[in-house]
Formats: sequence, structure tokens, C-alpha cells
Amino acid sequence: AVVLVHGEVANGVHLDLPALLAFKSSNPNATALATWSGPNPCSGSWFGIKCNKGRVAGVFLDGASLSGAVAPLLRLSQLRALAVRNNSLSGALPPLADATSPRLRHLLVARNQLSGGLNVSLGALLTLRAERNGFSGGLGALRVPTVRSFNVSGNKLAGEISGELARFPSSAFGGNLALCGRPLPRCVRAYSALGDSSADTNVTIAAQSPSAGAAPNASASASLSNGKFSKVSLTALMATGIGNAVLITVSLSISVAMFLYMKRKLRSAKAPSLFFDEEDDGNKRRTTTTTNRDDGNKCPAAKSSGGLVCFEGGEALRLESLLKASAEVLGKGASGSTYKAVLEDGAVVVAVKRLSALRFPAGRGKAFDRHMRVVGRVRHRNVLGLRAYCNSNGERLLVYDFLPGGSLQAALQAHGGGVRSLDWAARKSVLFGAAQGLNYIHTFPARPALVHGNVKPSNILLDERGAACVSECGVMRYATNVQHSILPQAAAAAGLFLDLSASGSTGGWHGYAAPELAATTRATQESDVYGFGMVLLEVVTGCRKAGEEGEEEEDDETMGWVKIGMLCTAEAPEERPRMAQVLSMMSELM
Ligand SMILES: Nc1ncnc2c1ncn2[C@@H]1O[C@H](COP(=O)(O)OP(=O)(O)OP(=O)(O)O)[C@@H](O)[C@H]1O
Repeated sequence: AVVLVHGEVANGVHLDLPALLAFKSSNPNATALATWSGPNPCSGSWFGIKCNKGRVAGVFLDGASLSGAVAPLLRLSQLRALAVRNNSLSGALPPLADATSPRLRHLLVARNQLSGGLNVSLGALLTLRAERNGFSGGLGALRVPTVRSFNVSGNKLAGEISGELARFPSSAFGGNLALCGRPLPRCVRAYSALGDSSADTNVTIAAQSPSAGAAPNASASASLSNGKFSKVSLTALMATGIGNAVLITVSLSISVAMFLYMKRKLRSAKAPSLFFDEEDDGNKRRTTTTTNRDDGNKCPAAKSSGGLVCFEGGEALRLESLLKASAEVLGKGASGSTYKAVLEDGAVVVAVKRLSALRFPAGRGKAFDRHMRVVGRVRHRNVLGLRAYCNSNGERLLVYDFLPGGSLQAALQAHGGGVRSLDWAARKSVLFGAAQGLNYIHTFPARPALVHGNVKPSNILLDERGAACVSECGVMRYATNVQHSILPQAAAAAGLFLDLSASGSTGGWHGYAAPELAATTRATQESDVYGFGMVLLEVVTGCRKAGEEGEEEEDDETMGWVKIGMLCTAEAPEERPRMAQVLSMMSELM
């Protein structure tokens, strides 16, 4: 039954429905919007939609193959966060002001094809990411005094950078048609070269700089339209420009050389190659791990029952009893189904993951065993311990502790899209615990280094005390070679972990894969950090702190968390922090 609370409805229609349907109709082919149906966008089943108090507060559609106009989404009057990066959205960004978008705090429209002017005047905006679009005009209509994360690089903007925007680094403005002024090279006033002080003829000219990124004479052609130049003044201008260009080119060359040197040094310090390729590349190189490779003990019954390999805490498990146990389906994911199995008259309860949806190419059986023997040694309070696994006759089972607290996914979807079942302190603690677990996985002494490969809310489980436990370490990492065959085609192409099979019971949003995974199937520690950043943003910006009314206070406190989320979800993998750095940033906010 559909339940709409009175305050969210006008004339029987949810207040946010018209804007969302207008957006959907301008994207008729977007598979990511397939779940956008029904009268209540806050039912929990609309992909990428997060609600607060029954109204749409967040739209998260990064890399979702969208191509229509973004404007309808900005008609959502209670919107706090809009993330539609990495699509092909076109058209103009409508003028945004405190009166029309009073709650908007995070606007992420980078890497689209948006055009027109940047007319944004929002007194409380915290994030404005508009890089790599086709925005034009000046920055004069941009009034965002509280913005902390800002980037308008790679557009067609021109004119002087002034006021509070000058506090951002040059990388936030680079690659535009003709921007100038701090932090970019200073602007040259046409009137001073012309000796004409009339205000009407004051024309700002960007000094030539690599960061302007346009053709050498683009700034002049963009700005000098009054045709009053004398030969002398043009020479003076060119001299200034050339002087600046030489200076900037020299300093840029030094920076590039240093960057390349540091990058090479860092590369050489990294692990040599990836685990599973080592078997497949024909050289049969032996993968090194730090401890005895044979430490996955055969369970006592394994010999007769076909091969259950047990690890610490799973020594008593028997394959026969597992197969005979009463089982309850916990859910079905992209890699297979998970069951709760009750053994020995209720004395032992485990979760068994059956990797039925994964197809491994022939010859990878041993690699799977080696990998699981490494994963089976990972023991940390925030990582779900693998107690045993079975790999025989084409059947692959993973046996874990059963955690009674459910998943973060379930908590996120409680009460129509909020995280109200977890108070603010609990949310912080879940995020911190998950970060500790991931950091442990990333620093676990194994070569090559371990990668989780599938960080998302349904893989962050809660124990009986509500502590976070990262589950399924390394399973999808192993299977990413067949990622496209196990994910719905369109979602895989868009780089989304859109688990449609589970959406009926638990809602469609399961976190995001990093953008680079759209082009490669190989998960990395950097893509884990991206996944964690998306989870963090989801938890922090999903709704306000339970029990608190003051939005301004919330903004102050959540701002630091959002900033960490932004860092983790940087487009370029090499710009993302390591989990250890994420942890240390988080610990300052705990
Ligand atoms: N050890 C466990 N204890 C309790 N619940 C679990 C356990 N492992 C998984 N679950 C729950 O079972 C459900 C299904 O999990 P499963 O891992 O099969 O799917 P998934 O995480 O959505 O997808 P994927 O296959 O991509 O990992 C999820 O809701 C998850 O929270």
C-alpha cells in the first residue's frame, strides 16, 4: 500500500513527483531510472533517490548514462545534494538562489555537457563541482561564500576571478577560455595599454597562461571587440603576455618534472603485479604471501565430503552438516545467494554464500584456492571472518559468521530512505569501523596487496553491538574478470553496482563502482576508497541527524565528513587518499 503523508502531497500528488518525472521523460533511455515509477519517490525503491521527512533530499546519479536536461532536478525545493557527475547532461543550469533552492548544499555536475552561464547565488552552498562542461560567461554571478569544495575548470569561462573565489587553487579554474586574476595570472586591462580610462572601454584580458588552455589568441578574440587598438598598445599587451607565458611555462615545466619523478618513485614502491594474472600469464610465477600457504586446514570431515577448507574459528565445521542444515535465504546478490544456516540444533549459526552466479574461466581453480587461503587469514574486529570455504565439483561456498544486526543497506533504507534507525553517533561509529576494516584489508601483509572489490552498504554488516564489519573481502575482486556477465548489461556499462535482482525486496541502490571500473574490470584499492566515499556521503548526507532540528549546526558538523567523502570520490584514482589517510581524517572528527 502506498502511504503518502499529507505534508508531502498536493492534490493527491507527491510534491517532488512532477520534477522527477520531467527529468525522467527527458532521459527515456536511461536504465538507471527504470525504478522511477509509482506515486511515491520516497518509497525506497527509486534508484539514486534519498529522502528526508518524506521529501527528496538527495539525487545520486553519477555515471548513469543520462543525457537530458538537468534543470528539472533543480526544481526539487527540498534538495540538499545533487550528484550527476560523469553523464552527458546538456542545456543550461537554471539560476540558483536561496529563494529557489534554500536547502541545496552540494551541487556536483562535473563532466557533462552543460552550457550557459553559472548563475549561482547560494549563501550556504558547501560544494560546487562544475568542471569539464561547456559553461561560458564570467564568474560575476557566482556568489557562494561558504563553498569549501569548488571547481569550474575545463569550461569556456572568461573574465576576472574576484572576491572570495580567489582563495581556491589555480587547478579549480584551469582550462578555461579566458579566466584571469588570482590565483591565475593577473588580468591585463585594455584601457591601461590604450591610455583610455573611460569605464566603458575597460576590457579585462587574460594574460596568456597554460591554464587558460585555449588557443593563443582566444582571450584576445573573446575580449577585444571594440577595435580601438593601436599598434603600440598591441605590442605592449603582447610583451606582457609573452613575459607571463615564459614565467609560467618555466614553473610549470619544473612542476611537471617533479610530479613525474615522484610518480615514478611511488610506482616502483608498489606491489609488482596482480594476483590472478600471475597464474594466467603463462609464466606460472609463484604468488608470494607472507605466511605458510598451507594454513587452511582441511576440516576433519573434508576428506570424505569433498573439500571444506577451514580457518581459525571454523575448525568444527563439516560440509555434511552444512548441507543438511536448515537454511534461510538472506538475499541474492550479483555473485550468488546468501543463506543463514543453523547447525547442530541451533548451537552454530553461519552465513553461507554460494557463488553460483560467478563463472570462472578454466584453469583458475587453483588461483581461487590460493586467494581464499589468504582471505581466510584476515582477522580483524571490523572484517567479517571467513571461517571456511568449499571449492569442489564446480560448487563454491564461503562460510562466514552470521551477524544478527543486518546490513548498513537495511539501515539506510529504514523508514523511507533515511538512516533514522541509526543515530548520528552510531552512524559515525559504523563509518569509522568500516574504514578501519578496509584499512586493515588494504594493509594486510600479502603480495599482491588485498583489494575488497565490492564496497557497498550491503557488504557492511552490523554485529549484535551495532559495530561495523566489512564482509565479502576479495570475492568480487576475484570475479571482476567476469563482471560484465554477472551485472545487468546497462548497469555494468554505466559502472554502477545496480543490483536489480535484489531491488524488489531491499531497494535498488547498492553503492557505486568507481568511474574507472566502467572501462576496466579490475578493482583496485583506489576503487575501494571510491566505494567507501560513496557510502560515507550516503550515510552523512542522507538525512539530518536524528532528533535535531537545527540544520545550520548539522551543516557545520557534517561538512567535515562530506569533505572526506568528496576526497574519496575524486574522479582520478590517483587523487584519492589511501584508507590510512581517510582514517586519520575521520579520527579528527570522532
Ligand atoms: N554474514 C552475514 N550475516 C548476516 N547477514 C548477511 C551476511 N552476509 C550477507 N548477509 C545479508 O544477506 C543479504 C544478501 O547478501 P549477498 O552478499 O548475497 O548480496 P549482496 O551483498 O547484495 O550482493 P553481492 O553478491 O554483490 O555481494 C544482504 O542483505 C546481506 O546484508
